[in-house]
Amino acid sequence: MADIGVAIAGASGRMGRMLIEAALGAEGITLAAAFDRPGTAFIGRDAGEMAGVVTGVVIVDDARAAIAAADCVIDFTRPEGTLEHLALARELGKAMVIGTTGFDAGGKAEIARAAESVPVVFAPNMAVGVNAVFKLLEVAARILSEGYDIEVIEAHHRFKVDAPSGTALRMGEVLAHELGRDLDTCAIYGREGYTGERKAETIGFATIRGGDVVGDHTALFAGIGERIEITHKSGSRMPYALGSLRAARFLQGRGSGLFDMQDVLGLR
Ligand SMILES: NC(=O)C1=CN([C@@H]2O[C@H](COP(=O)(O)OP(=O)(O)OC[C@H]3O[C@@H](n4cnc5c(N)ncnc54)[C@H](OP(=O)(O)O)[C@@H]3O)[C@@H](O)[C@H]2O)C=CC1
Ligand SMILES: O=C(O)C1=N[C@H](C(=O)O)C[C@H](O)C1
Repeated sequence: MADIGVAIAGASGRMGRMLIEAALGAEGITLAAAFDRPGTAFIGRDAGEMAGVVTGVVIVDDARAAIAAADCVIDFTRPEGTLEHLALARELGKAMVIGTTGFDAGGKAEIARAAESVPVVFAPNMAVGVNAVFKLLEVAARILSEGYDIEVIEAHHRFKVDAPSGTALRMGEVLAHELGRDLDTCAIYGREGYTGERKAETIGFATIRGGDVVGDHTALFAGIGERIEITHKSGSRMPYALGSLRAARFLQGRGSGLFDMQDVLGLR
C-alpha cells in the first residue's frame, strides 16, 4: 500500500510538534504538509526544526494548499480552527483525524455532517491506555452500580483552555450510559457553599490545572467502607500522536463515516 500523506494542523502547538516527530519516524506515513494559522511564530520554518531534524517540509499558513497536498489532515487546534479545516477537508475530499476538544453541540453536529462525505476519526483521547480505561469503566459501572458515588477527577497543565477535559467528559458519558443515566442532567461540574448532601444519581467532576501536567484522569467509585479508583496518567504526548497515526491508517481507503478510537482499536 502507498504511504499516507498527512497534513499536520497547528504544527507549532504542543501536539502539532509531537505529531510531526511521530510522523517522521512512522512506517507507511509521509509528512506531506504542516500548517498553522497566519501570524504564528514558526511559519516559514522547517517542520522538523523543533525536533532537531531537517525535513524539507516548511510550515505554511495556507490551510487549503496544505490539506490539498495530503491524504489525511490531523488536527489538534481549537474548535473554530478545526471546523474551518474540516470544511476544507470536505471540499477537497480528504480524511480527517480530529483530536481537538471543547466543541459545543453545534460543532459536534458539523463534524457528524462532514463525516457523511469524508471519513473522520473524532476522539477526545487517542492514547491506547485511555481507551482501555473507557472499557474498564463499563465493567466497573456494571459491578458498582448501587451504593457507590461516582466522581471524575482530572488534572492538566496550566495552558489548557477547556474544562472539564474532553476525556473526563467521555468518561462521564461512558459511566452514565452504562448506568442508564443522562449526563446532561446528572453531571455536577462544581460545588461551593451550602450544597446539601450528595445525590446518589449524580456524577461529579473535579478539575485541576497547574504547571506542566500532561494529563491525569481518575474515576472514583466511593462506597461506605471502601473506594475504588481507576486512573490513567500521561507521562508524554507521544501516545496521543501515535494513536492519531493509527487513526490515519484506519481511515485509508474509507469513503466516509464518523469513527472514534474505540473503532480504530477494535474495542466496540
Ligand atoms: N484527543 C487527544 O488525544 C488530545 C487532544 N488534545 C487537544 O488538542 C488541542 C490542542 O492542544 P495543544 O496542542 O496542547 O494546544 P496548543 O495551544 O499547544 O496548540 C494549538 C495549535 O493550534 C493553533 N490554533 C489555535 N487557534 C487556532 C485557530 N482558530 N485556527 C487554527 N489554528 C489555531 C495554535 O496556534 P497559536 O499558537 O497561534 O495559537 C497552535 O499552533 C486541545 O483541544 C486539546 O484538548 C490534546 C492532547 C491529546
Ligand atoms: O489539552 C490537553 O493537553 C489534553 N486534552 C485532551 C482532553 O481534553 O481530554 C486529552 C489529554 O487529556 C490532553
